[in-house]
Amino acid sequence: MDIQKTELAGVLIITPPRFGDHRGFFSESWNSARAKAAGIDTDFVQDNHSLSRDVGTVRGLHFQSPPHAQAKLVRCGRGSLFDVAVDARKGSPTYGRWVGVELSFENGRQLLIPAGFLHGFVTREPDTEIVYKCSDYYAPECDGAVRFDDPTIGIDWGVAPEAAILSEKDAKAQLFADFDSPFVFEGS
Ligand SMILES: Cc1cn([C@H]2C[C@H](O)[C@@H](COP(=O)(O)OP(=O)(O)O[C@H]3O[C@H](C)C(=O)[C@H](O)[C@H]3O)O2)c(=O)[nH]c1=O
Repeated sequence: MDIQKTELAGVLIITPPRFGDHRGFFSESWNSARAKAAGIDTDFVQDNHSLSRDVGTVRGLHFQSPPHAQAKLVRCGRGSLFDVAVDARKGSPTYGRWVGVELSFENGRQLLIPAGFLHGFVTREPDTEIVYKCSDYYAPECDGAVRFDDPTIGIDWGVAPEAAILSEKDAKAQLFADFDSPFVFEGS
């Protein structure tokens, strides 16, 4: 399993090996023992799967506040997408900074996003499917969103904001400047 660090501590690009043959390939998309041996000690309890029909669909920037904050392990099951994590931990030296990674069925990459980060993505192909593991259960009362095109975060999505396909919730999400983050940096 290849693990690459990003500019945000704790946000990792994980690429499991694929075993190809004349039929196609096999890959262990998650193995907790191998992850623990690599220093990734996150227990996941819920798997999510969403389909976005059109190119330029944006979902995010989302979070669940404590006590149901979620770490996520994200991958692309079909098509391709640009996946983004934003550090939302008060006191973090990288507070408000973002990283983005192209995830696709072809590249098999996964993005590990710790709790305390906002998450969002934009699709690059039609009928793109995202599948991701979460370290806590869905808690709608803790669900929140920040504008994907927030000017202080400044994510380069590769799509004009006015052309983005959004949910009603995301279209009226709060600005980062107005966001009173529930997350606190704990020194790692
Ligand atoms: C997240 C979630 C949603 N739902 C229900 C609630 C709604 O009736 C429906 C669609 O929910 P929503 O519009 O919040 O889905 P997304 O816009 O894809 O949100 C997700 O996308 C971003 C990128 C994320 O990282 C989060 O997992 C999540 O916020 O699924 C559930 O039943 N369980 C769940 O865990």
